[in-house]
Formats: sequence, C-alpha cells, structure tokens
Amino acid sequence: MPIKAIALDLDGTLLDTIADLAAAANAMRREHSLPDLPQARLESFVGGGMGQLVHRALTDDRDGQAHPELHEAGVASFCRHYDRLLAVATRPYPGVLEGLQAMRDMGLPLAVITNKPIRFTVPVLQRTGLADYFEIVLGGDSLPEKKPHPLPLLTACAQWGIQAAELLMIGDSHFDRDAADNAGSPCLLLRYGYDDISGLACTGHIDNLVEAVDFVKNAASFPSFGVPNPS
Ligand SMILES: O=C(O)COP(=O)(O)O
Ligand SMILES: [Mg+2]
Repeated sequence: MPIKAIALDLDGTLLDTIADLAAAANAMRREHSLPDLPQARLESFVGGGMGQLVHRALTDDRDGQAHPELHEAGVASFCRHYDRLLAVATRPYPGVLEGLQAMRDMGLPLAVITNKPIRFTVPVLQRTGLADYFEIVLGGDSLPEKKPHPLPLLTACAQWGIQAAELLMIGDSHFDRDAADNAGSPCLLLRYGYDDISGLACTGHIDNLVEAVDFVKNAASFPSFGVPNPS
C-alpha cells in the first residue's frame, strides 16, 4: 500500500523538548516545596500528555496520582512556567529538517499528532521554524480522545480522504505505536526518543527522519503493520 500522507509525533520525534519540559516540571515542584528531579527521570514521564506528566512529576512515580486539588494547582503552575520556557533549549533533532523537506518534495501532506496540549504545540512549532511544514496540527486536547486512541489519526485521514493504511505514523513511544495499531496505520519508531521502544513491534525502527523517507519510497515492499519488526 503506498503512503499518501505522514503524521509525526512532536516530543521526542520532531523536537528535543526535554530540557524545557524538565525545567517547567521542576519549577512546578519547587512551588510545592519539592526538590528537583533529574532530567532523565522526568524524561521517562513524558508521552501521555501534560495531565499525566504533572501527576507523575508531583508524585515521582510513573503510576502516581496526585490529589485532585494538588493536580489542578500543579497543572496551572506547569502551564505558567512552560509558557515562558517552551523554546529555550528545544531544538529539532538532527535530520528533522532534511526529512521534512524530502517528504514535502515528494508531495506528501504532513500532520503533527501530539499528546502535548495545543496551547504549547503551536508556539513551539512556530518558534523552532517547523510550523509551515504541516497542514494539520492536532494537540492532545484538540479532540475528545488522544493517542493511544486512533481518533487523531482517523481525523487526519478523513480530512485528507485517505485510508488509515495509507497514513504513516512516525513517533517515539508506545502511545504512537498503539494509536497507529488501533487506527490500522503503519508506524515507524525513532530510537532517539523518550520511550524505550527497543522491544516494541512496529513497522520499523529508524535512527532519524531521513531514514523514514527511504521507507516511504519502498513502502510497498515492507511487511504489513503488526508483523514484528525483525531488526
Ligand atoms: O506531551 C506529551 O506527553 C507527549 O507529547 P508527544 O505526543 O508529542 O510525544
Ligand atoms: Mg513523543
């Protein structure tokens, strides 16, 4: 099945956002008289959207649930800090600009499908120079459901009038793989992102976005999605 459009994840895929996310999360913790957490610890908390990040950052526990009032105050604090910090150290990963340009040169329409709230997604794309590449930008709160639910991918497919199997999802986490799986789309996972995806079956594991372009060119010869990647 040829690929007719591409959906890309944001944090850990297009942009290395962790330093600024960690700075905002630690600023929030300090307001609650909690000590800073190491960036690597906070990195393992990213992927499920801001609400989950705030729960995890406040409790220092991947499965932690902060008290609702504490969580509400934490979200307000995180937003205040991340609004001002979101483009301090955030940069596109190596290969992102080349990869996006090659995809555009192939005439493929591109979407950002992220669990990051849309209030951060649009400014961070603008301030890193990526905004103009994308026809569709869906944040974690743009629709009633976010990844791993298939709704964002299916919404992009409907807008473009294509089948889910013709949309390639590129991400860095099990949220991306599961959203693609639930939609019926192929999925490539980047090894450099924030989730440990080494054992996660997907259409293919890649080291940078330029490698994804080769996949698109050869898509017809790749095994169908759901077959564990042999590499
Ligand atoms: O905001 C998050 O937790 C993750 O965002 P992402 O979906 O772009 O990785
Ligand atoms: Mg991600």
